[in-house]
Amino acid sequence: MKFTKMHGCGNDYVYVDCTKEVIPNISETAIRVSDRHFGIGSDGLILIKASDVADFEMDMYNADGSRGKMCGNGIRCVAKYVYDHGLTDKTTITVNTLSGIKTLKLTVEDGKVSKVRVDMGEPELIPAQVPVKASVLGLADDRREAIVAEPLEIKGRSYDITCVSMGNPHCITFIGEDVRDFPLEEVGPVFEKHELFPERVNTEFINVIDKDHLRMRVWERGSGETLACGTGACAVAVASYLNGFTGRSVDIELLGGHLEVVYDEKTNHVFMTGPATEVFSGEIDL
Ligand SMILES: N[C@H](CCC[C@H](N)C(=O)O)C(=O)O
Repeated sequence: MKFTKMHGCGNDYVYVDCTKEVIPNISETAIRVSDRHFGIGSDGLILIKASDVADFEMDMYNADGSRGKMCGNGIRCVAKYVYDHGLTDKTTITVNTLSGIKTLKLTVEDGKVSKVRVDMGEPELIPAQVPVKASVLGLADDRREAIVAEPLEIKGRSYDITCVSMGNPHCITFIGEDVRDFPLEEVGPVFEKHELFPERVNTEFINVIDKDHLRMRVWERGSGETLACGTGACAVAVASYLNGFTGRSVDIELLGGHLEVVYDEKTNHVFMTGPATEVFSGEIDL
């Protein structure tokens, strides 16, 4: 199998051009290639496919083989791949995902994509649509209001959580201590598998630096800690605005880099701008 290794702010995936390759047993292949000792090493596997409803299709799998419905860092790299490798010469493209069709604007420097702005669409706040089982928090399961700053006890500590879907489920909590010192590997898995989240959850731990800047670490569903999470950064920007901690435009500092996110008032869409990097290409016998 021919592949290309790419990352968005250090959130790295193995990309396969499925307009040319066919992948057997995709979930097992995702597990195999993601292994950082016995495989290529990545946060997961992303297939780039032709589409009859958009310019291209992105099909994304986490490192544990579970299928993701959307990937913000991944879709920026898909855009870079298709332009840099000559599959398109358009600088505005559409990519179909399991969470709908996304529109991307490419910044080209010296003939290659350096930055991508993604229209991530509208956040979903109705608990049952995230999905979140609100009754676990003592709220009505058919609640339609967003879950914002509700207390949840994890390993003896109470966290105020806000729940947002960007096509995939996110639980956001703002904490006082520096997230870079936070025991993420102990606490992340407890959130991920909590009964509150029937489809598991991606969890973001946030410091508010000021009204325009946030610092973030993330424990991803199906991949563990990653250096960045694009859908997570978008969910965080919405959560931070809903909690009154920031305005609608924020710079988010992640372990692997920065993402600019705007939660647009007029369209209620979230726009994310960030880099996309190609590291190397290779071939692996499956
Ligand atoms: N782990 C996520 C998919 C990858 C999201 C993340 N890497 C991003 O950049 O959005 C999920 O299962 O919902």
